Parts: sequence; structure tokens; C-alpha cells
Amino acid sequence: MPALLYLGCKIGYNLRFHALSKYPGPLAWRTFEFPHRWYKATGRLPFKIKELHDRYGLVVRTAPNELSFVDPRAWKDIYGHREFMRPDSLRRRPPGVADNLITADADTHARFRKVMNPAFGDSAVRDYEPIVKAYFLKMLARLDERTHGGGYVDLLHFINCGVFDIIGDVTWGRSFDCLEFDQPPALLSVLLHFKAAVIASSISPYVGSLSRVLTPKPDLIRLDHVFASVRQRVSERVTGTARQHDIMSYMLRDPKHSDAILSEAEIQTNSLTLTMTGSEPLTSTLSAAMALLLANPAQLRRVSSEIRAAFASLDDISAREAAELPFLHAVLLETLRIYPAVPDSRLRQVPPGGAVVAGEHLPTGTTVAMGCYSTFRSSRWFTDADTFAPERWLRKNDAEAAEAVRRFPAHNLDAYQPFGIGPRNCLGQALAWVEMRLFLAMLLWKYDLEVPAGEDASSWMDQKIWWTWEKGPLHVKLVQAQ
Ligand code: HEM
Repeated sequence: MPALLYLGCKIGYNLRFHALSKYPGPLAWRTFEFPHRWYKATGRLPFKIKELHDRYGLVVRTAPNELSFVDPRAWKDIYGHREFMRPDSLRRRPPGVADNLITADADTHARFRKVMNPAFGDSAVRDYEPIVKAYFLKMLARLDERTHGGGYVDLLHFINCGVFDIIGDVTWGRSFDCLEFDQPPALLSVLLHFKAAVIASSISPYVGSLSRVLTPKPDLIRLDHVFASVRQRVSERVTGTARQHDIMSYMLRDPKHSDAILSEAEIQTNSLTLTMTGSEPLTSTLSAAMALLLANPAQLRRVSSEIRAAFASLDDISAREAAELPFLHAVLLETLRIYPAVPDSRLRQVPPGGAVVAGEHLPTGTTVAMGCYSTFRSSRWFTDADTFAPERWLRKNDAEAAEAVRRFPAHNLDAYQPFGIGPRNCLGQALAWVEMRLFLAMLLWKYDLEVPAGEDASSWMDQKIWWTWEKGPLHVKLVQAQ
């Protein structure tokens, strides 16, 4: 009886008296947490939220205390202010572990960014370009060995290896040797752990805190090995004299010449954060670009021809010149739209005193998010939003621009923020552009890509989302380009 009474009061309060009661959404979602948790635990939340936006409009109540937006004005209102923090559930860290960029409060986060922003500025990234290029050359050499100049591979494996080796070298001056030993990165076990944690905490925050118990033992051993190796790498650099040009060299700057410094424990947790944030979104974007091109052979031929016409050899390829290739740029923009690399809602909490988001006055503590997948795939903002059409971005050249405007009249750039905006936007976006351009230019310069007989490239995109995309192998036939 008391349980029924509690339930009745909860339903009545959430539907009639709660500060968010006027916002639309399915009855069960407005009343209880469980529909949200269920879709999150089953890896379908961003797709379901898109369905809800298509049905209910620009703002949807996705849980009793949560609103999802696809209104472009909400980007600035939510993410433009440091005070809109990630919810506590996303900022938890084990006792005794130092803060990182994701968990830090507003002041600590500002100090971290002050130290790290220069490590990702244009001039620093120009210095990393030869490192990036060297690993992609090594990846091509491995592909050659595996295919003897032409044959079948799981491209996702090579992308994973290349991207992890690059971020290891750029962060600590030492790669993870994934390409060297043809071994998938041990850090992937951290991602598996995150996935287990996402599923567990969707069921209940209490179950979430048991995620260590729920993670299979071999993954835990690999996880502990990863943390130990990070601690060792950092302490070698802190105590050593080597000062090569890498991200660590910025974090270790002489405290006398800087008003913002990081402790050794903060360097450890932040360098692990950089390794995770600097690998997984790139692996997603590069593999998706390949899958989308394989599923669209005319686009694949066009971008390959553009690259081969621009560069006489692999040595000639540079990120700066690749940036001048309009169709390559359009392919990347369109990949980031169709398959946003950080697809899950980027939750934030309305700060004390309340705030206005997209014209709505919201009370303190309301959880708010821009549904990235919903926004980028919304037909309100992009014509034929589910179609991979790089041509929609060719709006500079006169003849093609007129055609793009005619075929794709809805093209709302305010809605499109693949790297986020504001003080917690993507720290590594300049590096990401260099990696994306070099990878595509080098791979497509060297190889013609084909879908293996009997396979369907478009089905690769049928994935679930637990924090990140759940990617399967990407089988490709490689043939040396003539
Ligand atoms: C295609 C590649 C990438 C995409 C699309 C991407 C996208 C994003 C997005 C959307 C966010 C904001 C997340 C949020 O609001 O909660 C973010 C944050 C971040 N990204 Fe990236 N990212 C990419 C590559 C990289 C790379 C190569 C690095 C290099 C280390 C990096 C480092 C970070 C960091 C450190 C943050 C957290 C920033 C903070 O909270 O202050 N990302 N990224």
C-alpha cells in the first residue's frame, strides 16, 4: 500500500507539478527513469531520442529531470558556459584518483585547459604532422605485407593500431607498438570497461559502482596493466631529462614560467584521458568514412581521383595541401554529420540560479543536452538527412554551389558542431583534422578499395552505441592503384 501511494504521488508530481511538466515526451519517459535507462543499457538511446524529436519537436523531456534539444540556439546556451557542468554521474572517479578534463570542476578544468591548449595549437600540431605521417606510412607497409600488394583485410584493425600508435607517440614520445607487433591496443580493454560501466550504470547508479566486479577478470587485468604502464610512462618523463616535442613536454613546463601547473597525478589521469579521447573518435570517423565510401562507389572514385590528381607520390602528401581538396573535405564533413564520433547526448546540468536554454527558462539542476545524432540527422536542418551526400558541402564553387543549394536547400551550419563548442569543446580538433586528411589521402592515393564479394558495406553502419559506436570488422579488398 505505501508503495502504491509513493508511486501515485511520483506519477502525479512528475506529470503535473514538476518544473518540466510542460515539456512534451512519451508519458513513461516523463514519469520514470526506466525507459531512458533501458534504451541506454541496450545501446539504442541516441536513435530513440531522434525518433522522439521527430515526433515531439525541438525539445523533448527524455527523463523526469532531463531535456534533449535539437534547436541550434541550445549549442551556445548549454555548452558556451563553463558553469554548465557534466552531471555528477559522469564525473565520478575512484577515491584517491586525481581529476582529469572530464571529471574536473569549472576552476580545475580551466587550469587544465590553460596548460593543455598550447599543446594542441596550430604550431604544435604542425610539429606532430611528421609523426602522424610516419605511422600511416607504416600502416600502409603493414597492409602491403598482409595483402601482398592486393587482398582482403579488416581495415578497422589497422586503423585502431595506427591511431593508438600515433596518440601514444604524440602524447609521450613513445607509441604502443601496435603496428610493430600487429597487436590490437591494450587500451581497448579500457573502452570495454567503459562499455560495461555505461551498461551497468544505466541499470542503476548502484550497479554502476559495481562495474569493476562485473567486468570480466582478464579485462580487469589488462586494465590494471594499462594504468600501470601510464604511471610508468609519466614518471619516466617527470624524473627523466628527455624533453622531446610532445604533449607531455607542455604538461611538464617549468612551473617557474607558468601560473598554471599540473601535479604528477593530474598528468597521469589527463594523459590517459587524452589517449582515450584522441583515439576512439578518430577510429570511428576514419572507419565510417571508408564504410560510407565503399557503400557509395561513385563518391569513392571521385575522392580517389581528386587525391591522385593532386599528389604525384605518397611523399608529396601533406595535411596542408590535402586541406585544399574540396571533395575530400566534403567527405569528412559529411562523415562527421552522418556518423557523429561522439554520438551520445553530451549531458550538462543547469547551474545554480537557473538559466535560459533556447528561449526556455530552466531551473537549477535540470539535465540538458544537445542530441547530436538527432540534430545532425534532422531533416529540419539537412535535406535528405539520412543520405550520405558530400556534394551538399560544395557550396563555394559557383556551378556546384548552385546545384548543392538546389538539391539540399536545408543546410543549417548552426546545427552542426561535430567538435562541440565552448570551454569544453574538442581539445584535439586540429590534430584530428591532420590525421583524418592524411589517412584518407594516403590510403586512397595508394589503393583502390572494393567491397569483398558477398558483403554489404552499408550494413557496417548498423551499430549500437554504448558511450561510443560499437564497431564491427570492416572487411575491404585492397588493390594497388595504377
Ligand atoms: C574526428 C575526431 C574527433 C571528434 C569528432 C571529436 C569530438 C569531440 C567532442 C564532440 C568533444 C566534446 C565532448 C563533450 O562535450 O562532452 C570532444 C572533447 C574532447 N576531445 Fe575530441 N574529437 C576528436 C578527436 C580528438 C583528438 C584527436 C583528441 C586529441 C587528444 C581529442 C581530445 C579531446 C579532449 C581532451 C576532449 C575533452 C575536452 C574537455 O572536456 O575540455 N579529440 N571531442
